[in-house]
Formats: sequence, structure tokens, C-alpha cells
Amino acid sequence: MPETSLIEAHGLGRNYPMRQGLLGRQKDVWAVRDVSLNMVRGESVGVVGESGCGKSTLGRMMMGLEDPSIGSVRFDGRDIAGLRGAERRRLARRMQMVFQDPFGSLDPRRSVGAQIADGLRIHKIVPAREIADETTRLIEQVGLSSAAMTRRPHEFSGGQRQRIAVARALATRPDFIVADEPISALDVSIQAQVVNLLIDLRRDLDLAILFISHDLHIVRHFCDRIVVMYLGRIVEEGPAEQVFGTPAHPYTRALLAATPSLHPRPDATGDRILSGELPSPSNPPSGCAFRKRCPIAEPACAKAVPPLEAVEGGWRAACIKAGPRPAPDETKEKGRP
Ligand SMILES: Nc1ncnc2c1ncn2[C@@H]1O[C@H](COP(=O)(O)OP(=O)(O)OP(=O)(O)O)[C@@H](O)[C@H]1O
Repeated sequence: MPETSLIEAHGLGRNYPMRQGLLGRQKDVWAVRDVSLNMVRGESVGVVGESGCGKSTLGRMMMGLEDPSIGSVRFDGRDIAGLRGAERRRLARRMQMVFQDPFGSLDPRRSVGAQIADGLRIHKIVPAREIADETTRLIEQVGLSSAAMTRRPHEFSGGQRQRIAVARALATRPDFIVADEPISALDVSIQAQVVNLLIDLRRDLDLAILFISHDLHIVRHFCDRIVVMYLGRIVEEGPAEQVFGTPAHPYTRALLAATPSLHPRPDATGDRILSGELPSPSNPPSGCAFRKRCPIAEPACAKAVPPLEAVEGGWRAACIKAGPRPAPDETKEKGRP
């Protein structure tokens, strides 16, 4: 029997009013459009795509930090939009966010221990007499020593601060974490350490993690499932092996072609690195929003937005020409007399 979803986003859209030029008309611009996405406990889903494609907006809506303009998010079967008061607080305990800049999310004037203890106290996770011990346990769980408790955030390196932010998120014993570019502000040498910490925590605590990142290597290393976004919409979604191994959408192939060490054989498959600018979300092309940069576009692509359709099992792509591309060697084999 399929596992029940922990979190289900259905038909999510978010628009913002934007003025066209200095004196222009105000127009609604869709940052996210028609996104449906389910996650089960313990699952890690990576969201990738160029800057401005709606990754963070999607993450904030999944967390309930931003209301969708359309669509809904259900957590454990309940629509999060309708929750208020104590119910809302109970939900907030179970969902936590880790941001790109741990310095920005930590209070520079308060000790690390006090900031981690906040969540324990507010949500009454442990009795008051156990807060100090539980704070120590959390600090140690993220690989820091208990001596960190009394120090303030500026006394730590970037990687250590991100560990502190993770400890603070874990304090409320969440089931779901949105990690929005959690390592992109860190030195390359310590990025892997923080990702490995998240991998261990996910396994040990059965956490569902929505991992938003520009870094395809890290996403491949970390995530079970990948969501590729382009101009607010999901263009491909599926298990990491399939999306990275035989990408079905030309945009995914172009993203991978820009990361040669992840792309099987870019020259042989004829995939090109992305050319042209990302269109403005205020004026997207008709039909498929990717068509003006797409090497295989045809006139039909201008007619309608392609639906996200199954390529195989739980793997979906939004392209009228989608399909897993055979490995180049296989093509040669088949072409032989
Ligand atoms: N509060 C807001 N008001 C107006 N426009 C917004 C707001 N938040 C996001 N947008 C717009 O929505 C679109 C998506 O933004 P979002 O930050 O979700 O993208 P992103 O993929 O996370 O980008 P990045 O990788 O640069 O963080 C962008 O065009 C952005 O300008």
C-alpha cells in the first residue's frame, strides 16, 4: 500500500502585484503556478531551477509562512490555511525552516543555548527542569560541544552557525523541514559536512526535507526525488536517478549540460548549455515558457502550456516531446544494420 503523504500541496499558485515601469500599470505576476507536490515521512525532495523560478516562494507556502493565492497545502491531512491559535502553534512546532544565512536568523545578542531553548520552552517539548539537558543534547546532536551553549553566534564559523540553526530547528521535534539554500553561503570545504549532517538527521529522525538549492551535485547526493522548476511551474519531477540519469525535459537536460560532471555525455546527446535570458515572469511566452530557449521547440509548443504528464511511474515531465533519452551508445546499437 502506498505510504500516506505527510504534506500535500495541491494546485498551488502565488501572485504578486508588480508595476510595469515607473508609471506603468500594476499587473499580477505569478511567482508559482499550478504546483502539486506530495511528500511522505523521511523523504528528501530537492527543488532546483534558475534564480527567480519560484523555489523559495514554494518553500514558504509549504511551510505556511506565506498564503497561496490559489490551491492548498495539507499537513497530515489538514488544510494549513484554516488553522489558528493553538492549532496553528501545534502545526508550527512540526514544521521548521533552515535558511541560507544562519547569521540573519540568529539573534547576535543572545547565547546559542538560550536561542535553542526558546523552542523547547514555547512548545513545552520537555519539562522546565530538563531544558538545559535537552539543549545540550541538541547541540551535541549537530556535532558541537556543550561549551557552545553560553557563547554568542558571532563566536562561531559559518558552518558552525548553520549547525546551531539546525539544532534550533530540531528543538521542536519537527516532522518536516524546508532547507532553503542551507549551504550556499558556506565555504565549499564545509558544505559537505553540513549536508552530511542533514542526511544523518533525516535518517535518524525520519524527517521529510524539502531541499532548495542551486547546486545540482548536492541535490543529487542528498535527495530521493527532484523537482525542476521553470518560471514558477514544475517542468519535471521524479526519482533522482531518473531525473539526473535520463532527464526527460529539455530544460533539465540543459541544466545538467551546464554541470558537465553530472551529465552523462552532453556532446553525444546534443544537449546545449542554456542560452538566452530567463523570460520575465511578468511576460512569459505563450504555451511552454521554455520554448524560446529550447533546442527542440516546434510551433505546437506555442499553443498551450504542456501538462505535467507521467513519463513512467512517479516520474513526470511537462513537454510535448518529453521522454527519457536513450543513452547514446544504445542509439548507435539500434541504428546498426
Ligand atoms: N514578496 C514578493 N513581492 C513581489 N515579488 C516577489 C516576492 N517574492 C518573490 N517575488 C517574485 O517571485 C519570483 C520567484 O521568486 P523566488 O524568490 O521564489 O524565486 P527563487 O527561485 O527562490 O529565486 P532564488 O534562487 O534567487 O532565491 C521572482 O520573480 C520574484 O521577484
